Amino acid sequence: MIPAHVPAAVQAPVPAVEVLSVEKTYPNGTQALLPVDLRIEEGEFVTLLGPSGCGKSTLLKMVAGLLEPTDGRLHLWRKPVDQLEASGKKMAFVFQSPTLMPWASVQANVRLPLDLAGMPKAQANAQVEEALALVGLPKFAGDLPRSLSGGMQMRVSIARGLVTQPDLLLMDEPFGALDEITRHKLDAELLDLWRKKKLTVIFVTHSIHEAVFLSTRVVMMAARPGRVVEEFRIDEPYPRTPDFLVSPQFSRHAKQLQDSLLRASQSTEEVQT
Ligand SMILES: Nc1ncnc2c1ncn2[C@@H]1O[C@H](COP(=O)(O)OP(=O)(O)OP(=O)(O)O)[C@@H](O)[C@H]1O
Repeated sequence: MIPAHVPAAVQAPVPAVEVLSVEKTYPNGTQALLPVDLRIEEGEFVTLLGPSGCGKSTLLKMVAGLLEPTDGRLHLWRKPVDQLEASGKKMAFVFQSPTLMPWASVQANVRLPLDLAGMPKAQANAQVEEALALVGLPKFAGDLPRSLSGGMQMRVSIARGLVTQPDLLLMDEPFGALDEITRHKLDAELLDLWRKKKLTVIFVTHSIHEAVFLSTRVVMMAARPGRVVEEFRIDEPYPRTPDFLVSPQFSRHAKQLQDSLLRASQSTEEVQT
């Protein structure tokens, strides 16, 4: 307990996310996650990396409140996940596939979370316009999703995430299905958004390069059962330009992560045998 006379400025900051001994066993008996502890400060860009089946999506869905932990506690801005509203904060989840309504315009797709929240249409449309401008699609509001490329559809999905003006953005391999050039472009755009909107981001990927390029911190996980095995700070300045991708610092971080991923994969195999 911090004494009342200590000024607010020197009190510890409130963490955006606290994962406290959270574990998950699915009803079929699969032990997806051993107890995980993780603290994420406001404004961090944290990436979950690890071999297939190590529980990255399971952990992300529990942070989102889409899945119940078997044990442990999850706090967002010091409130239980289902009471996030009480802290005045908001979260959004972006899935790997854009999951757009094919019959509805881009504008209607992006407006969906606001319609569901009962926001008046004029106010909602203004927020949609702002979100589409943020992802570089202001001219496509009236188009149907099928007339857009895969990268543009993903931008629409991100706009739908941003339209509620979230503080916490959870992204489950959002660019995994895109070609490499589009992926690099969207990675760079995402970093711009993160900085401009002062977001806290948790990002799941299989890509070491994406993890180094984007993150302030990388959390390495291993599988069967899923667990956190190592953490790495990527202490490199932003903005991270394409030059960063070919710098010695980038290679050093990538090598560290590659070695760690190898260790994580080997420990997975050892547990299996
Ligand atoms: N609904 C479910 N019921 C039973 N087991 C599940 C369920 N969802 C996931 N699992 C299992 O839990 C473990 C963790 O899965 P999860 O999808 O979280 O891993 P992941 O690291 O995100 O994998 P990937 O990188 O392949 O997407 C895996 O063994 C998976 O088969």
